[in-house]
Amino acid sequence: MATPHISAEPGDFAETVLMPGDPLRAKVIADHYLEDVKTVTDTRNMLGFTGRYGDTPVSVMGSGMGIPSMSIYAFELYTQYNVEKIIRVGTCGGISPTVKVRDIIVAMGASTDSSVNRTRLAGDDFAAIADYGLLEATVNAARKAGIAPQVGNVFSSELFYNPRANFFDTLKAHGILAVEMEAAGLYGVAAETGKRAVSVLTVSDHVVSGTSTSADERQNSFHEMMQVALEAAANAH
Ligand SMILES: O=P(O)(O)O[C@H]1O[C@H](CO)[C@@H](O)[C@H]1O
Ligand SMILES: O=c1cc[nH]c(=O)[nH]1
Repeated sequence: MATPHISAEPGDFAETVLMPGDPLRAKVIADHYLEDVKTVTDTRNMLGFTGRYGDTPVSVMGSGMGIPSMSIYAFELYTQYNVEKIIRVGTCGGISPTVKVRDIIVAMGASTDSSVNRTRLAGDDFAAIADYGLLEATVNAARKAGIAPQVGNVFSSELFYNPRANFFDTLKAHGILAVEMEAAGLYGVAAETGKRAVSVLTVSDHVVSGTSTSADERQNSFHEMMQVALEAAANAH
């Protein structure tokens, strides 16, 4: 029962799927943390794996970049593969002065310039929010690991290279912690399908202060976030 974008069979995915934008980060997570791993999909090289994290079955699959790509994969996972929970494990650009490179952010809400959620609500505003139980499990997992996560509002941007004048100043003035490109879409799909989602993000660069990390680090070195997400997957009810 493959979908147009996922070549897996029914039952191939666990109830919880971790989703980084980068399919190679999905492979890093599977290689480092899962046992009895099998590759369940590789259509378009959007790699997906299922294995065990301790006693907990967990899948991990790339979402691609941007709300349209994430929305396709999340919708198919929720509606065709009985996936109940998606934990996005992404990178983001810090905006708030309270946020530093390598900090972990849990996106309680996600503002956006995308129209996808307004389309769902026929033009009305939609508060794109995380599932509370997953948010709590994620924050608890971080604190248990000695990490103080920043919890708040992020901005899911349609454009990585945004030409809007004073874009980051406006977001900063509204208490937005960081910018990324998928959370508001994921939360909209979860709401539409009656499923659950949260986004855990590592600050890969700071768009105001200009500090950054390399592409290699973005792919391989965000292990704190990966462990927090896996512990949340194991402990969320
Ligand atoms: O590292 P990922 O999860 O891809 O997330 C961020 O990185 C990409 C842009 O470089 C966008 O997808 C953005 O949301
Ligand atoms: O979307 C993103 C991700 C990381 N850093 C950014 O500036 N934007």
